[in-house]
Amino acid sequence: MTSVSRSEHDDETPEGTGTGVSAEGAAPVARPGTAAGGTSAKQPAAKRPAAKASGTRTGTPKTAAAAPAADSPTGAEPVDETSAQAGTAAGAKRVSASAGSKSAATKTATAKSAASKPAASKTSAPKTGAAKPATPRSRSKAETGAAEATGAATGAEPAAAPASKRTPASREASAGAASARSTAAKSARATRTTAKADAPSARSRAASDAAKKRQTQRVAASMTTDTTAAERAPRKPSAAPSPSSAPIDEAVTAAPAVDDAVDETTTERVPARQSTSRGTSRITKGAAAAGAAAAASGAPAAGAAGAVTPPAGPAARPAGAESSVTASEPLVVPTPEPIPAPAPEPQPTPEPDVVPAPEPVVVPEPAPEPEPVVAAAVAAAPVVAAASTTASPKVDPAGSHDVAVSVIAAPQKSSPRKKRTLRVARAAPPADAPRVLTIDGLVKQFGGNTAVDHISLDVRAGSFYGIVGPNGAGKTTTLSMVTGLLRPDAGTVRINDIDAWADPLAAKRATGVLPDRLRLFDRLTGAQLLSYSGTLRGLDNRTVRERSADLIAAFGLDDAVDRLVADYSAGMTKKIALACAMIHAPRLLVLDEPFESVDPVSAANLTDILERYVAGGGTVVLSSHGMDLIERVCDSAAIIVGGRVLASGTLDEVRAGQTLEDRFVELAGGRKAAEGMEWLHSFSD
Ligand SMILES: Nc1ncnc2c1ncn2[C@@H]1O[C@H](COP(=O)(O)OP(=O)(O)OP(=O)(O)O)[C@@H](O)[C@H]1O
Repeated sequence: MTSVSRSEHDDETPEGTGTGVSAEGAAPVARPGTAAGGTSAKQPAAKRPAAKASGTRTGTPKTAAAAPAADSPTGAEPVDETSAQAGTAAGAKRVSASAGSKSAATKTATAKSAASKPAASKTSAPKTGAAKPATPRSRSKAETGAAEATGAATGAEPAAAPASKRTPASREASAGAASARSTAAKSARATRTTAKADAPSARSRAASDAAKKRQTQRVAASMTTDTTAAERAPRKPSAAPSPSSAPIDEAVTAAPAVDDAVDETTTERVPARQSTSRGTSRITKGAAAAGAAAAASGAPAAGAAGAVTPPAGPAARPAGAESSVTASEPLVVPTPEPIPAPAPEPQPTPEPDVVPAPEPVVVPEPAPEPEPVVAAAVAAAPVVAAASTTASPKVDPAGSHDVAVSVIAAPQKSSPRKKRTLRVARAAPPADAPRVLTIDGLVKQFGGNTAVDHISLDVRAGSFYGIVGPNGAGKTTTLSMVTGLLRPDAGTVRINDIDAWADPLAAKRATGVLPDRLRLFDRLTGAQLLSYSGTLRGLDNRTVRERSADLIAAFGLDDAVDRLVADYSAGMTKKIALACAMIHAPRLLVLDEPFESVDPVSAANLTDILERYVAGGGTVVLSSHGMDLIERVCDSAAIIVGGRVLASGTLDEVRAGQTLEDRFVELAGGRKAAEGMEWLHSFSD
């Protein structure tokens, strides 16, 4: 009875209409074999001997229901109530999701009430697809939109016959109402009929208003869930086949109105709803609408297929599993549709509707059911769907995921463009910082060539000072006079306030030197040279060993430390020479082109070592042709041209708003165009 009442309500309610539609859907299910509609149902059916199986798949997530049906002797009819019910609930949800899915199962569900079982079985039968007994409806559908499913139709027809047989039985049952089954059948019929009648409207609605669908689905979803649970229990118990065929026939008869493929789809969906409950029916509507749209699009076949796929899982699922099923449904439904696209269906247009509608609705359902994980997945699904929808409405839910992914990947940030700036590597020492090196009026002449012409510089403690200048500018000559290697003609050099030429030993004790044109004792190994340098600086053996080990590691000379320096490469020679210059921890390091011949990695390491040295209070004075290097590591600089200092001070002062290179070129006389060398283009060959 209860079932009946429900069915009635459904019928009455517009939703009921949808239900009726579902009934039709059942038919399609039966067709499953057909390409389209049955899609899921059909395919399975074809594969499986018993339509049931197909019914199960039918989108009917209810799977469970479907499964039972298969078991049932009747084949199509036999569908167990349980299965039917299960299918119903689940189906309803799924229907919504899959829409096109042969809600046949759903219909079965209609039987919900335990009593109705018989009816349910009948209903299921049709669904079962394989049996497709329900076929009558399916036929009608088949005729309509089924045209496509023609192939399926073929298979469906046979099934239809049995349906007709049932019809009478159902009538009897209704009339007598003696058996619960009959009652159920009636209810089912009524539901279907109403559903059919309403189906069209539902479709139209769905197509027109996606928003409504969603809302409806949500509501239905909540209701469905409850209903489904209740229904499931009763259904499973009884699998008794009944002459439900009669009711089916009736339903079919009423249903005939629906012809469009869309209608079919809707119908299929509807059934599921009816079986489920009002809420379900509502849901179904939304889903159905979506599904219908899909079906209409011609996707039905594909949709069916997709629907089928999901059902497989459901069959095994317990009642509680519905939620999970539902969740999966939405995803499944859409997926198949796109694939089936190839089907000769009339309207591909509907697809867009399908995509949006189902997923959102589904989302809420998962929550109540047992599978939280699924729910989560579902929850995520909507988002994806949205993304997909945005990207392309036609894309299936499944595809939507991909789309979503692509969307996610889409965001791109414009890579910051590397811009050369006049930044200063470090702040210059304060003006009141002690002067570690003071050069005053140095002059050096080589014959009639004045290599250094009254150069004066002040280098404060903690400074990283760079000297730049063109070739022959006098850099090396100047540094040689600073370190005691070359006696100046005039001027003075004070290191740490010590006159380098008046007290060379004291000055050299505080100075580390990396001279140009190295003259090393290259018949020693690297280790021996370091030991010699340390000892020469007055260090004890232990200190020499310890510092040597550190320096060797720092400069990456581990593998060369036991080889003769004469066999070192230019870069290695620079490194070992620099290590020797630092081993006594001088207060001032004077380095003449320390990075010359040094590879980038070694240069970086060397720079790091020197920066740490300066950070610790040391002072570095170096010459280099690397403008970039000077700008990167130095805080102060001097530009020497022709033996004279043309600019000195902090880096900013020297650059005067330009890059160091530009400033250097400017002071050095600018760039000269290579003119008068046309011969260079004549080429020797
Ligand atoms: N021993 C020397 N005898 C004669 N002239 C010399 C001697 N050493 C340097 N000079 C000359 O002094 C001038 C400055 O030479 P210096 O080596 O100091 O220039 P530089 O700035 O170091 O050049 P580069 O960048 O090419 O090393 C040059 O004209 C050079 O020919």
